[in-house]
Amino acid sequence: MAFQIPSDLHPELVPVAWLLGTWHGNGRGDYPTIEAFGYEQEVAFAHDGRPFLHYFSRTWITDEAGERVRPGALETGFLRPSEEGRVELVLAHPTGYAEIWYGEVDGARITLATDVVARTVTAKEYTAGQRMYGLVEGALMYAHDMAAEGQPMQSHLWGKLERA
Ligand code: HEM
Repeated sequence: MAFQIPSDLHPELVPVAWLLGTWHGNGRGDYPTIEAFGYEQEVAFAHDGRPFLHYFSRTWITDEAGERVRPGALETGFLRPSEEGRVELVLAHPTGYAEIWYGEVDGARITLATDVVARTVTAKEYTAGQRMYGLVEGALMYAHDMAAEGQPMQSHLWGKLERA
């Protein structure tokens, strides 16, 4: 069934309504300081009538057969449309980061960059991120670059999610 905009959606969320719902899929990750890996992912974007989306993502590291090996990264936060075509994102991670992102919405595509990354004293050195989300033939595709552990901004993750 085609996705329909909920009747109680706040008007400010219409430009990002294509994110709404639960998504499931797989991704790959890499970085110069670690071994490449595969993961399974579940993502949910929800609304309650107010002008923000609640975002929740959880992952499982997978083996070569695609079987879950262990729980992976989790993150949760709030996507807040601001002025025309712009969004703010507040994100928290169990690995000790709290982030403020700003982004632009261009049709079914959002590009985001961190403004501020705060980290706890025991967290690894991660200092900045860039993300792109896009709807491509009904699938939610994304790429996530980061600067961490003394490395320049570069790819850490890319994934493809289908509506669950
Ligand atoms: C789909 C989500 C993600 C998955 C599956 C994932 C997976 C991994 C894996 C398997 C490693 C290797 C070492 C380890 O297990 O700790 C790693 C390292 C790392 N990841 Fe991620 N990650 C994800 C998202 C993120 C996000 C959102 C951030 C930043 C907020 C991040 C920052 C890092 C950092 C800083 C390292 C350490 C690199 C190093 O030790 O040199 N990751 N990630």
